[in-house]
Amino acid sequence: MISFSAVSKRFPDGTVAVDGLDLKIDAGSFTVFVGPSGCGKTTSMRMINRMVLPTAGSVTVDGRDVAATDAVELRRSIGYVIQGGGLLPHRTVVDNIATVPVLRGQSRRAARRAALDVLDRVGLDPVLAGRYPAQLSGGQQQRVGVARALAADPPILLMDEPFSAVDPVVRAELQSEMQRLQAELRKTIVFVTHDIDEAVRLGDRLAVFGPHGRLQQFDAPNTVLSAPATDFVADFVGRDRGYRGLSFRSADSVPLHDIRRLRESEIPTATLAPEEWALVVTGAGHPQGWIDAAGLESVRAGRPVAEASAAGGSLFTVGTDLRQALDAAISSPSGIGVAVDASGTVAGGIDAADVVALLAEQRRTEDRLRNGR
Ligand SMILES: Nc1ncnc2c1ncn2[C@@H]1O[C@H](COP(=O)(O)OP(=O)(O)OP(=O)(O)O)[C@@H](O)[C@H]1O
Repeated sequence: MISFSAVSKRFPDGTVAVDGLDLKIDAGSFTVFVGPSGCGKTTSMRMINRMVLPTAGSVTVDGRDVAATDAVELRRSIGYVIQGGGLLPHRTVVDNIATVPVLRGQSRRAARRAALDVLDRVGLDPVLAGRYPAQLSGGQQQRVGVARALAADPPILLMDEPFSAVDPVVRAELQSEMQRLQAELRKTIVFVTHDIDEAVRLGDRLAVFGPHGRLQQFDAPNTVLSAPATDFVADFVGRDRGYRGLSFRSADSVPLHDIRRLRESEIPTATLAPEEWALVVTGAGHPQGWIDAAGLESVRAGRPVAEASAAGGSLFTVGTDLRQALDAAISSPSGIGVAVDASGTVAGGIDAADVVALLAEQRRTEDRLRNGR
């Protein structure tokens, strides 16, 4: 466990970066320090691996006061990942990953072999092992940065805005990868970000920092969204917190409606009423796109199906949450969200009005439980 008690940090120029921080971080948890720029997240994180020493209070890791622990020894058990990966530019990927194990006395050969395993673990092709950092994409560099921190298998991982420099699509991939890795590794992770969406997606617990380095709230993401502790937190999580909160709600009882499905082979003889849409599916029943009567006509006139149909919106995978269900319904060109099972086969259609009705019903039940009725 990592514990902050009454921790403050005043820099020599008088800046108070952290003020009276009390926080207990459980072993094996994923804790996100989130808040706007300059509110002390990075300074707080760096007090865990002794890159910064507190001016008041104490930070302990597994009961040992960090200030009284040798920095080199301490950092053996704490991996550190920064934006861009922080890779050594003149070393290959495999040697970057093997650096710390070699410094600790592992043979270069054994360290390289282990590095290849870690590379695979973070979803990178082993053919990249011989490349230099400049020959990788931003997302790949970031994955190597994670691999390097994991190579020494530390129980604690500190990650400082690791995914901020990559584009949103790659960022979402890295976030999923991180979720998968954490489910497998169960490290104690402390992750700094200013992005509330990223925080909500990754964290088991969010520590929301505010002005003057003061902690505003330390709670599960769902609680931060549904019951912000201060006006500052309410403002920071934003007006769409209700929408974000949907990702914590079960969509198990959203009704699935029948939807009209067409295989490509059926298009030549199919008819659709005006305003009616059909979902074009593959032989395996996977969705391809929506088509209407005008689309059918144009296919019959020789246009490829892919061009004559409207690409579907996002998909709702049965068993996931209300946010996915609502996203699927409102992003679909036909107004009907496409639900698929785990294998990607169409399971039915979702109506946005049903999602909203289910949300209202869940809230009513919660209110009743709260009021003891
Ligand atoms: N070495 C230093 N000397 C003086 N002031 C510092 C030093 N390091 C950080 N600060 C100040 O301390 C405050 C907190 O900085 P910190 O980097 O911890 O914030 P942050 O929340 O991580 O912000 P960001 O996301 O922008 O990095 C800021 O006002 C910053 O300017």
